Amino acid sequence: MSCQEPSEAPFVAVHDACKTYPSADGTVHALDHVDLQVPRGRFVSVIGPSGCGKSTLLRLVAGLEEPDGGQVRICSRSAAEARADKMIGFVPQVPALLPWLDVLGNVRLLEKVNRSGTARRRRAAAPARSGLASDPVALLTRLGLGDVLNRRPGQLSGGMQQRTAIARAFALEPQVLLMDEPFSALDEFTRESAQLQLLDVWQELRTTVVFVTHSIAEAVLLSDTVVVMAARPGRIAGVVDVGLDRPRHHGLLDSADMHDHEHRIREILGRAWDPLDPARGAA
Ligand SMILES: Nc1ncnc2c1ncn2[C@@H]1O[C@H](COP(=O)(O)OP(=O)(O)OP(=O)(O)O)[C@@H](O)[C@H]1O
Repeated sequence: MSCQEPSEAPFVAVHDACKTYPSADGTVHALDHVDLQVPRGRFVSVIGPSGCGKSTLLRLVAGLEEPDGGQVRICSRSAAEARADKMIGFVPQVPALLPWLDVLGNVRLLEKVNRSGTARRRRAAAPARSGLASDPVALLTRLGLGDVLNRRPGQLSGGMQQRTAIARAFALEPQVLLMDEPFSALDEFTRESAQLQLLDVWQELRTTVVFVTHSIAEAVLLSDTVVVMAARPGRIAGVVDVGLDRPRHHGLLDSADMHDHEHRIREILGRAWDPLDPARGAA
């Protein structure tokens, strides 16, 4: 299913979304009047402390849950419609790979299972399409997995498993790719190389991405925009546009520009956390 919106119109638009859950102590306001706009082809990260509603927001955008109030639109469709049209890809925290298939088999599986949907998505993506997503071997090689195509998940490190899950998500050519802390379980070195490989593939495919993370450095390195959330109730505390040139590289991690962006995000988080700060009420 293609989207004819102008490229600068929000491709993902969350408007005034509220979501509550019952809890033992009453009601949890997981999301309180949240707005989020993601233009097509942008990489947007959502960062915030545990419990501020990041995963809830992602589930609403994925069409897995409905907001209690407000709206979620993916290219003028409801999230549920976009999900039914297979416009949305999801990379969870824990890669759900099929243990009896090798790396290549895992990436090719959904394409085989859903041939008509794959053909439809490819026709829809045709004008802007790079051949990379339709070539699982090339995709896996770019993600550093060219030597392990025939290994099964049990024979892979955690980082390799997660990159296989990312390759599978890109291979389905979703219009929006949602990633929920995909690198959180990785050690720092593995995480850094996985970030670079993801950036390399994204740079070519330019899929619209919403990426949840706890890492400020990761959010800045990867994103065009970082959305900072605060908890109790879950809300948007601020938005930081990342003006760093692309393609990005790890040398950036030590640059003054990078530190400046990180500092701005830390300030927003700090204000949102400090109950004595008058700015908290305005967040
Ligand atoms: N299905 C649910 N039932 C009850 N409460 C829920 C449910 N899902 C989320 N919550 C509550 O909503 C709030 C937001 O949860 P959510 O998982 O979205 O936060 P998060 O920012 O993703 O947290 P983390 O960074 O720890 O993953 C939390 O207080 C959580 O306990």
